[in-house]
Amino acid sequence: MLVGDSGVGKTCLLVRFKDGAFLAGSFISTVGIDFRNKVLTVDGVKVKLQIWDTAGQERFRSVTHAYYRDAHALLLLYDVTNKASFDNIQAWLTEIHEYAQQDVVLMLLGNKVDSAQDRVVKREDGEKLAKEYGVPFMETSAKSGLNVDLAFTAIAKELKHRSMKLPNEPKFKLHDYVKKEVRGSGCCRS
Ligand SMILES: Nc1nc2c(ncn2[C@@H]2O[C@H](COP(=O)(O)OP(=O)(O)OP(=O)(O)O)[C@@H](O)[C@H]2O)c(=O)[nH]1
Repeated sequence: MLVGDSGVGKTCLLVRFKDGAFLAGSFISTVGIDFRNKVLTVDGVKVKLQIWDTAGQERFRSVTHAYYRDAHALLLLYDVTNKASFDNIQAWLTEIHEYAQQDVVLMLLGNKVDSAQDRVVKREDGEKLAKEYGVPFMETSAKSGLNVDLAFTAIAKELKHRSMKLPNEPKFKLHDYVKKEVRGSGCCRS
């Protein structure tokens, strides 16, 4: 499930991952909740991800709360060009704590890093916050595609690992896996 303030790029991130495209042009806010499926092959095993895209707008909050309970993983996004969306991360974490399963897989993503000139949230600030909460962190761009596949693949790997629990399989470490992240603005492959 994708969560975070309105406009941080949740729908665009999902469309980039699903269709490999960027939704340029006018911004159409998600109403309530929507979902898309994508099948990935992870270490030779097919994993079907059902990805729920939530509305970031406050007025839909009661709708989205109902979906947290069934979520196996949450991608929590902020927009590196929007300080308020970063400042609201703590409130989102409180909400997640209240409504999601205790063992939900959680990842923090700072999106829109292609807009280097408009950046107001430093990479180090994202890293610091993620470390404070023990959450894996990456910077992404739905516009350029930077780290988008990596973020979803990391989630798929973790979920596959948890659901199969093969006795001889080495433990999958999400924190280590996200170190494959490509750093930089990644501008612009749309
Ligand atoms: N430069 C840049 N713009 C982006 C990126 N991702 C999204 N956008 C733009 O940000 C705006 C909002 O994107 P959405 O994906 O609709 O945002 P959302 O988080 O789904 O918003 P809600 O549905 O209201 O919760 C759109 O105008 C996008 O084109 C990105 O990685 N880089």
